[in-house]
Amino acid sequence: MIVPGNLFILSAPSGAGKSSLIKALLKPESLASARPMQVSVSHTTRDPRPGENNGEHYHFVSVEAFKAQIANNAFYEYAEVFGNYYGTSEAAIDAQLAQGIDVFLDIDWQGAQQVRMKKPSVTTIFISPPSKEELENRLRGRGQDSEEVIASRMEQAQAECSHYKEFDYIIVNDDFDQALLDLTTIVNNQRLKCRQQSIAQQALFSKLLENDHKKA
Ligand SMILES: Nc1nc2c(ncn2[C@@H]2O[C@H](COP(=O)(O)OP(=O)(O)O)[C@@H](O)[C@H]2O)c(=O)[nH]1
Ligand SMILES: Nc1ncnc2c1ncn2[C@@H]1O[C@H](COP(=O)(O)OP(=O)(O)O)[C@@H](O)[C@H]1O
Repeated sequence: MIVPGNLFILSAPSGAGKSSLIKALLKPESLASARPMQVSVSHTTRDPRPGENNGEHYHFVSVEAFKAQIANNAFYEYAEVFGNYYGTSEAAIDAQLAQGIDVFLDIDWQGAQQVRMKKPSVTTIFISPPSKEELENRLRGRGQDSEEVIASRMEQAQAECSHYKEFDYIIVNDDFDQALLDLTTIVNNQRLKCRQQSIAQQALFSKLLENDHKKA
């Protein structure tokens, strides 16, 4: 029997480092690589950035196509972020979890609220930058957004951060290696919890005790 995968959410203000952390977590040499893992590829109506590929970083779609998917109830969750739509395909997530794959959703706080309602067992993680100044440095250092976009993201960062208490875990991404270790520990801890539950469900201990009784 396949044990279903675990679902994780990572939320953060834009530029805090969540894509970098997920990428490092999914590397074959990562300390979390004992189980298959995938990051969910969202649908978005925003334009691709240089170097972003359709189907790999996002499924880039028109507003009309996105709205048609909303009408078809195709999204596990969706939200409007920075004036664009973003959403997670329900069918894709369900298929991955059913195959025993751990799935990571890189979504905003609005999406996290929707997923929590549907799947209370989800593990939610908030990635915080060490400071406002450092967040701005990282957004600028990434070199992919205009000054106007950076200003709007800094404004939105405040709103995103105000929801940090809704998350199971908070990681401050100051030293990258420490943040990655924290993330890896959370992921492996959740897997251990699931294994413990399945041991309890199979009532292994009561079977062992039964045998002891028979011997006595
Ligand atoms: N609710 C929701 N948010 C998403 C989804 N995909 C991405 N986001 C969020 O949208 C925001 C902007 O993402 P993006 O345009 O890639 O910018 P970046 O976070 O600066 O790289 C981030 O907070 C993402 O976590 C999704 O499927 N659903
Ligand atoms: N701990 C860190 N220290 C310094 N720079 C970092 C750290 N984590 C990420 N970065 C850099 O910050 C920028 C934004 O990171 P990214 O992963 O794209 O953020 P997000 O996905 O949250 O928008 C990238 O240039 C990345 O290399």
